[in-house]
Amino acid sequence: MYKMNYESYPPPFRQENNHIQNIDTDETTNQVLDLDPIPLIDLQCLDLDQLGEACRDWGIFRLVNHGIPDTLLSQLQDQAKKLFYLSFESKQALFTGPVSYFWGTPALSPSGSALLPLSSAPQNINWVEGFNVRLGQLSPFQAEEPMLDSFRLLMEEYGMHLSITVSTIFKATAKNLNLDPQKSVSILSKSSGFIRAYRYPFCSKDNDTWGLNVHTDSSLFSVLYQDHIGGLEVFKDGKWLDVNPIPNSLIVNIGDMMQAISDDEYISVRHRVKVKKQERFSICYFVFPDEDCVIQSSKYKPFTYGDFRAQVQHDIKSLGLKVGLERFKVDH
Ligand SMILES: O=C(O)CCC(=O)C(=O)O
Ligand SMILES: [Fe+2]
Repeated sequence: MYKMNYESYPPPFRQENNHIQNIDTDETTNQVLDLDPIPLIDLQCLDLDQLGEACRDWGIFRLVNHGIPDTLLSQLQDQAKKLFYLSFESKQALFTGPVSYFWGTPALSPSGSALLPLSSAPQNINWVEGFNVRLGQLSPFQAEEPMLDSFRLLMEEYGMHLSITVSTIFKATAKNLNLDPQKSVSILSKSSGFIRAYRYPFCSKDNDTWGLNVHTDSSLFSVLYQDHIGGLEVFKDGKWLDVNPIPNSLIVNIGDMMQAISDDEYISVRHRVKVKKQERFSICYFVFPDEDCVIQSSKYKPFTYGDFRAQVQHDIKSLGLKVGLERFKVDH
C-alpha cells in the first residue's frame, strides 16, 4: 500500500489533486481484464510457427510461462516504487553511475543523461520519469544508499533471467527466419542490455500529453513488465489497440534491429503510452546487438548498432525526432 507523495514528482507534474489520488488499492490489482487479440506465446512449449506469425503480423506478443519468478517481479516493482516515492531532489542527487534518473523525455545519451535540455521544448514533455539501468556496468558498482543497493541487486538478478529468456526467443526466431546459426549466435550482445523502470505520473489533463509518444524501439527485443493500470497501445492494421495488463505475463516487442536482421519480415512495432488518472509503473528490458557487429540484410546498407545509435542520437538532437531504419535503406 503506497501513498502518493507530492514532493516526489518533478515540479511540472505537480497537479492540484496529486495528494488525494493514487492509493494503491487491492481491488484494482485483482481486477480481471479481458484478453485482447495480442498473440500469446508459451515459452515452455514454444511453437516456432506461432512465434514467427506473431513477429511478422504483430511485432508484439504476450509471453506466458516465462520462468521468471513472480516474487522477483513483485519485489522489483515494490523496490522501484519506493525509489520513485523519494523526493524529486533526492532522486536527482542519488542516482549517478550505472543507474541514472531521468524525467520528461525517454531520449537519453548512452551514459543515461537527457539528450535534449527539457527547456528547449516544454510543450513536448513526456509525462514520465524513470531510472535507466546499464546492466553491463552494474556489477562493480555498489550504492551506499541501502534502498538503491537492493534495487541494483534485484536488477542484476532480473537482467540475468531475462538474458536467458531473450536468448531462447532469439534462437527460435533465428531458426524461424533460417538465419545462418554460425552468424546469428554472435548477434545478440551478452553485455549491452539495459533496463528502464518507469513511473507515469497521475495526469488530470485530457489533452495531447503522452507518457511516451509513438515510437519503435531500437532494440532487437524489448521485454515489458507492466502493472495493472494499462495505457500501452500498439498500432495494428491502421488502428491503435490497448495492450491489456494480464497478471503473470510479459510483453515482448520486436525492435528495429530485429526488423533489419529479418529483412523486414518481422515488424518493429509502433507503440505509445497514454497517461491515466492513476499512476502507472512499468519495467522494460532492452537487448541489442554488439556495438560493432555488422548487420547484413538485403533491405539495408550494412551497418552496426553503434552506427544506428549514433544516427538516432544525431537526428533527435538536430530534428527533435528519431528517423530510424529509413536512414539505412538501400535506396535512401
Ligand atoms: O512503459 C511501457 O508500457 C512502454 C515502454 C516503452 O515503450 C519503451 O520504453 O520503449
Ligand atoms: Fe518502446
